Amino acid sequence: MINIEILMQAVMESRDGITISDARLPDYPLVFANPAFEKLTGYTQDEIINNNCRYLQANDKQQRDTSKIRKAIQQGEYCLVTLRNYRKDGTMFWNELSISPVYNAQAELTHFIGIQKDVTARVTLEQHLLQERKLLEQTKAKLEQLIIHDGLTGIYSRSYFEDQLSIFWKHAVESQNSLVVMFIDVDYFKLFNDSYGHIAGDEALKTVASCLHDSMRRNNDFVARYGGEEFIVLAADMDKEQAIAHADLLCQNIRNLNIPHASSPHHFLTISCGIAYIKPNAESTSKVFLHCADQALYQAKAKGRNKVVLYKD
Ligand SMILES: Nc1nc2c(ncn2[C@@H]2O[C@H](COP(=O)(O)OP(=O)(O)OP(=O)(O)O)[C@@H](O)[C@H]2O)c(=O)[nH]1
Repeated sequence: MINIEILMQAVMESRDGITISDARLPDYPLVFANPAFEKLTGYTQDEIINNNCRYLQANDKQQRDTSKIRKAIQQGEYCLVTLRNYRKDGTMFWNELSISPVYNAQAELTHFIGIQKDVTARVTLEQHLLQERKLLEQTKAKLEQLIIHDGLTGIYSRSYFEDQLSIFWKHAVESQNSLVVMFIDVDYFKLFNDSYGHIAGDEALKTVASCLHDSMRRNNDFVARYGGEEFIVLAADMDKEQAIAHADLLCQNIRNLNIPHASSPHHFLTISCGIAYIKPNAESTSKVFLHCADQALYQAKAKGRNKVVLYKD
C-alpha cells in the first residue's frame, strides 16, 4: 500500500488543480484545494474554502456543460466537462473539469473530487479549426456553384454541360436511344452591344438565358451557357420533328421577348439554332456530334438568322 505522505505530495505537487468538496454539507462547499488550483484561479485558500466552486463561472452561468455537472452531482456520478471559468483578475480560461464522487463504506456519498486543467490553448485551436472548416465548406459550396452554374446568367455552365453530355452519351449508347443537341447563338449581338452598351448586353443575355431555361418542357432537357452569346440545349429521346418544333418554339419565345434591336433587320433580338440528331454507337463521337450542330448553326446564320436548321449528312 502506498505511503499516505507520497499520496499527499502527489496532490500538493500536481500541475492540475485538485479540489475536494463536501457532499454532506449544503451547497457542497470546497474543503480542500491544492496549490495548482490557487495558481490556476488566482484565488487564495481563504477565498476558496467553504465556497461552492461555481463562483469560477462569474456571470457566465448559461453554459453548454453546466447542466451536465448539475445532473452528475444530483445523481452522484462522474462527469467530464469543459467550462469557461474566470480567474480572480477576471481573465477567462477554458477549464476541463472532471468530477468524481467518493462513497464511504456505507455507500453514502461523502465528497466530490474535482480535477481542473487549463485547456484554453486546445479549445482556442479547436475553435479556430472549426472556423477554418466552416470557411472551407462555404468556399467549396461557392466553387461548386461556380462550376455548375454560369456566373452571369445563373443557368448551367459549359463545364456542367460537358459532364452531362458524357453521361447522356454513355446512356444513349447503352440503351440505343437518340440524343439531340442545339447550338443557339444570339443574332447580331456585336451590333446590340455597340448600340446599347455592354451592360445592356449583359442584361439581354440574362433575359435570353432565363427565357430559354423556362422554355424547357421536359424534365431531363436542359440549356447551358456555352460561352459568350452562345447557348446549348441537350435532350435525350427526342425525334427530329420534335427537335425542330422545340427549336422553333425557342426562337419564337426569344423573339416574343420584344427586346428592341434597331441595328438588326429583324428589329428585335433573335436567336439562330443549329440542331444535330444522333443515335450514338461505339464508332460515333460527341466531338463530331457537336461539330454537326455547329455546322447547322452556321447554315442558320447564312440563311438570314432567326432560323432553325437541322444538320443533314
Ligand atoms: N454584353 C456582353 N457581350 C458579350 C458577352 N459575351 C460575348 N459578347 C459579345 O457578343 C458579340 C458576338 O459577336 P459576333 O461573334 O461577331 O456575332 P454577332 O454580332 O452576334 O453576329 P452573328 O452571330 O453572326 O449574328 C461580341 O461583340 C462579344 O463581345 C457577354 O458576356 N456580355
